[in-house]
Order: sequence, then structure tokens, then C-alpha cells
Amino acid sequence: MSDSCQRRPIAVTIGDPAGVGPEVAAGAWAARRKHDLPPFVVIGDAAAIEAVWDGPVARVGEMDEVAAAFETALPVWHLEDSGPLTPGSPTPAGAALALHALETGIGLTRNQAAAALVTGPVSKHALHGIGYTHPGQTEFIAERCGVTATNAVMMLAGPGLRVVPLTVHIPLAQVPERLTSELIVAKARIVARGLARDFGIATPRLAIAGLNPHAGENGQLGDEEGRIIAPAVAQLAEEGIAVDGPLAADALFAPGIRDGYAAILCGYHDQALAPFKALHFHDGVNLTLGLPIIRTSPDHGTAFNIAGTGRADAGPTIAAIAMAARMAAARERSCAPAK
Ligand SMILES: NC(=O)C1=CN([C@@H]2O[C@H](COP(=O)(O)OP(=O)(O)OC[C@H]3O[C@@H](n4cnc5c(N)ncnc54)[C@H](O)[C@@H]3O)[C@@H](O)[C@H]2O)C=CC1
Ligand SMILES: NCC(=O)COP(=O)(O)O
Repeated sequence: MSDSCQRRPIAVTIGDPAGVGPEVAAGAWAARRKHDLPPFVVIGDAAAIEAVWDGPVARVGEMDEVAAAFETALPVWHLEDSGPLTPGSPTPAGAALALHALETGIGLTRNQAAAALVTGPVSKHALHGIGYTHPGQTEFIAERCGVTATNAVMMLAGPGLRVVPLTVHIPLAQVPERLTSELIVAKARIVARGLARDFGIATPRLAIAGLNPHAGENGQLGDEEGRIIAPAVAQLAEEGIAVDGPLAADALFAPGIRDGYAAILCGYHDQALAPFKALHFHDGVNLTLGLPIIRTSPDHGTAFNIAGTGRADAGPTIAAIAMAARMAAARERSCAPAK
């Protein structure tokens, strides 16, 4: 990592304070030396962390206080008290704090005070209860960055698999009409560019999963493969992007097949995330390609059912911070003037 990258901390938003966000952020700090994590600051509510964690917390008000504080305490950029808190029981005040933290973290990263943004898990339901209208955090961050939702591409990445849900938080019944050749081409281009820029894979090979069983069985089990996916694959190949598909989704995730691809693009959320979480529940990262900033997140939700019990695994948050740091280092290297 370059000096300038090391100097800028990573901004980690707390997520919903009644979820596991506070404890997994604290757990990542406790494991900072083991995992060689760079300095990071939690944006949110210090009291929500102190309610579930006995370790040292240092309130900071400037980003340049973070690196020194990080040595001996978890730096927290305290925004406001989110009110009386019972882990596992979300409140409107908690949702408002989660949104304030997200907005602040985006701002700090956009103005380059932070090297990258790592978002904690939010409850979409609780956010919608206070008037939030975006399907997830991805679309909100995209909007704040001036990027369309289509051009902000969700990727789930772990040591053994990367997947992209081409449609994300929509009802399954809407998938066939929302999965268009244009959408596939636009997202696959961003994936290929992102893998080159942020992961150092100069010519990534992509796979596109079929939507129907057996990739449609030559039209007998559905026509989306021939009508939508195959033309997109042809277009991408013409542009020089290495891509195979449509491939039958059941075998695509088998060892020996999935290993041949830098990323597997899937028709809908669970086609991508179910096999991903089977492999990478404890070290999976959700990241957004196509943004001007680096954004990663642990790939799990608020886990209200275990919040405050000490059972939450900080592994995905550790992986998200480590991946954000590697991506920041890759972008710093690519921007460095040639010597
Ligand atoms: N990145 C984000 O902000 C995400 C937010 N969500 C939101 O989270 C809320 C709950 O969603 P669910 O589908 O229940 O998913 P969830 O990930 O919160 O929980 C699913 C299961 O995984 C377990 N789990 C989750 N994180 C864990 C961890 N760190 N260590 C150990 N076990 C863990 C939970 O205890 C639960 O049994 C929803 O409102 C959803 O919108 C869901 C996924 C991602
Ligand atoms: N299932 C992934 C997820 O819900 C993450 O969504 P986002 O809040 O990162 O857009």
C-alpha cells in the first residue's frame, strides 16, 4: 500500500445500531493485528458500540486523528445517540442514525478524506419505515455518486468465487421482464473493467448463467436464453470481452467449472447469492463496481436474531475492510505517475 493510501483511513458505517453492525465493527478492530487491517473509523453512535462491547472506544472528530487513535482504541466518529437501544429491536431513531452514517461515510469517501467506504448492515424494512425509497444501500450510494442504478454493479466476492446478480432486489416474478440484453451487456462491461482495475485481472473470463433449468433446454424450458442472454453474449464477444454463456446454472458452481471464471453473472439475486453464501458465509464481501469511490460491505444482514449475544462473526467485516484496502492500493498504484 502506498504512503498516501495508508494515511487515509477507511470509513466503516455502523449500519442499524440494533443489528450486529456495532459488534462486528468492534470485532474487526480487535482482530486488526492478526489480519493486518489498515486504520478505520466507525461512523455512527459510540453508545451503540459500548452497549455490546467492553473494549476501548476513542471518539474522533477529524479524519487525521484516526490513525493514532486506532493503535489503542476503536475510533468512532460519533454522529448522535440513536436513543434507547435493545439489540435485536430496530427503532426509527436507529434507522435514521444508520442513514445519517451512510450519508456521512459517502461524503467522507467522495471528498477523499477516507480511502474507501465499508457499509455496515442496514434493515431495509426499518429504513423504508422512515421514508427511504431505495431498494438497498447500493442504489443510494450510486445516486449520491451521480451513477445510475444500472451502472452500479453489485458483486459478491470471496477467495473462491465472485458472482454478480444482474437483477437484484426485485420480486422473482419481475425477473424475466427486467433481464434484458442491454442490461446484461452494460453490467458485464462494468464487471470486466472493474475486475481489471480493482482486482488486477487484465482479461477476465466471465460466465453468464442461464435463467431456466438446463439453460432452457434449447427453448423447450423457456426462451430467455436464446432471446436475451445469447445476443448479449454475442455482443460482448464482439467487443473483445471473454464470456461464455448461457450456461446451465446448476453445474456452473461445481468445483472445476466455477474456477474457470473470474465472475459468474446470474439472472437474479438468489441464483448468485445462495451458492456464494454456501461457500463464503464467513468471509464473503459485497462490493459495488462502477462507482467513483470504493465501496465494500460484509455480505450479511442485520442478524437481529443474534444481535448483542456475542455470536456474530466479524469475519465478513474483516474481509470487507481488507478488500477495500487492497482495492484502494490498486487504484493508488494505477494513478501513480510512471517513474
Ligand atoms: N448489506 C446489507 O445491508 C444487508 C442487509 N440485509 C438486511 O438485513 C435484514 C435481515 O436479513 P436476513 O435475510 O435475515 O439476513 P441476515 O444476514 O441478517 O441473517 C441471516 C442468518 O445469518 C445469520 N448471520 C448473519 N450475519 C451473521 C454473522 N456476522 N455471524 C453469524 N451469523 C450471522 C443470522 O443470525 C441469520 O440466522 C433485512 O432487513 C435485510 O434487508 C440483508 C443482507 C445484506
Ligand atoms: N443481499 C445483498 C444485499 O441486500 C446488500 O444490498 P445493499 O444494501 O448493499 O444494496
